[in-house]
Amino acid sequence: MTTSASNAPAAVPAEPAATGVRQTLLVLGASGDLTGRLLLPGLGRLMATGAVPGLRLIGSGMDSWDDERWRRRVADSFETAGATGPAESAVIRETRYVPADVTREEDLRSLLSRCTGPLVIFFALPPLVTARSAAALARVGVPPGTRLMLEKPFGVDRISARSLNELLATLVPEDQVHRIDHFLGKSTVLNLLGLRFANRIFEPVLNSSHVACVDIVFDETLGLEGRAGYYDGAGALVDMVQSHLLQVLALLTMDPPPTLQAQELRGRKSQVLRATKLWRDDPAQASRRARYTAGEIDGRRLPNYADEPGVDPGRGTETLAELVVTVDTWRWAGVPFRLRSGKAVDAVRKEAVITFKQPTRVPDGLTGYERPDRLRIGFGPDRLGLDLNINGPGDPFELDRVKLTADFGPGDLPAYGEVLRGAFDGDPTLSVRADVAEECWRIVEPVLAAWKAGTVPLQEYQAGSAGPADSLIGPVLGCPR
Ligand SMILES: O=C1O[C@H](COP(=O)(O)O)[C@@H](O)[C@H](O)[C@H]1O
Repeated sequence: MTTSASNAPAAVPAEPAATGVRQTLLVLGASGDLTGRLLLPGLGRLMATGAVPGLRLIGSGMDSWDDERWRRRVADSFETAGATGPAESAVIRETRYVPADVTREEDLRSLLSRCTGPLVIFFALPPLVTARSAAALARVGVPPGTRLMLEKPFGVDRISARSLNELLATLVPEDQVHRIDHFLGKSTVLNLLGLRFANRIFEPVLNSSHVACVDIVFDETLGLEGRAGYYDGAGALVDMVQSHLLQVLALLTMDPPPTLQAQELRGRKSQVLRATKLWRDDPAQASRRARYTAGEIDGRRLPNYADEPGVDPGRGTETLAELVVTVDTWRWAGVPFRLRSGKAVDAVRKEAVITFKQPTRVPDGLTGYERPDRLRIGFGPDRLGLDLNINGPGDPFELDRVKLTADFGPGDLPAYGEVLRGAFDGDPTLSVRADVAEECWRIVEPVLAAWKAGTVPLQEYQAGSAGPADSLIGPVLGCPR
């Protein structure tokens, strides 16, 4: 096998799956939670579409599993995903598990010697292990054309993200690095592109002349779900806001790209993230954090977060984070964007809500005006909604509120399947570019520092409640309720 450990990797185009060449997916961290929960089901569904014919799969991890144990994991995940066709069965039959310490050069060398054909390496590892593994890999070198997939969080802060970017740049060209944000593979998130750029009616009003405020919310009824090992170190801000919700913000606020090619789309996203700042440049006014106490949701009893197995109560990890930012561009300056995500709240709420300004004048005689119109973009269930004021039934001069709603099913591929397809096709459009990964840390860093310094108190909310009282966005920020 030819490998390259030079400092300036040549841009070798990845072999797309369509050519029929058998690709290899090497999973580092194969015995971990992420591989079983998200990567393998996504892979199974992708395989079921026929997109990766003849895939060779190799799993590697610190656990001393044997092939049989690994095959069972792959088979179970594929079955859960409804991926039970001949191509998937062939993968299960042929796949191998190699116990290895992927931060050691000799282990990586031995792993690479088992890989044939175009190669995708998936780092399903915690950020610090990813960094050490990538450093070892940089010394070993990878075959030309290799694509690297890296899970979030990408680094643990801006400096570590930059070092990792610099390291990766010595291994493969930027277009072969797929920093994963699975929200970019969600059909409803991608629907922002069609909604904004394939209709005439929305784009002209998506700016500070017409929009009062925007809420991007991802609230879940799920609690920790046994993920303390990862989540207690991350918290809601890093787990959801620094990553996924900032990507949604970028897609919602970017200027129309001339094409959806990787360079154009990612360039547009980068522009708006560079212009994104904390509200009033003040982390204390622009952020809020809270964590759940014991409570009940849909008949399920949840313990106090601090008493969950594996949690370090002294760490003060938040399970709900709220951030208000502005996007200081001609189009958006002055509009508050609230990004919020909470676990163990009373109801699932996954949507971006655009609240428009009041009409310049509601004519005298038209009574009952209460609230401005709103556009709601649901991220699960997949839904679009418009809340409007109309002359409904009854008094013809009295306003009524009407909600127009369109529900549509999710895309055929789960988000992980979609981002994997990008890597197998050698198309980085849906992955996070190096500068964007650093920019997202730049935005949240002052908040993390303020929280560490205790400037923003850690509030509490009961599991199964709506979260802490009051919101950071409201009349104060010119955002009508
Ligand atoms: O990445 C993550 O996302 C999930 C929410 O995304 P979904 O696609 O499962 O709806 C979140 O629950 C998890 O904490 C976070 O790590």
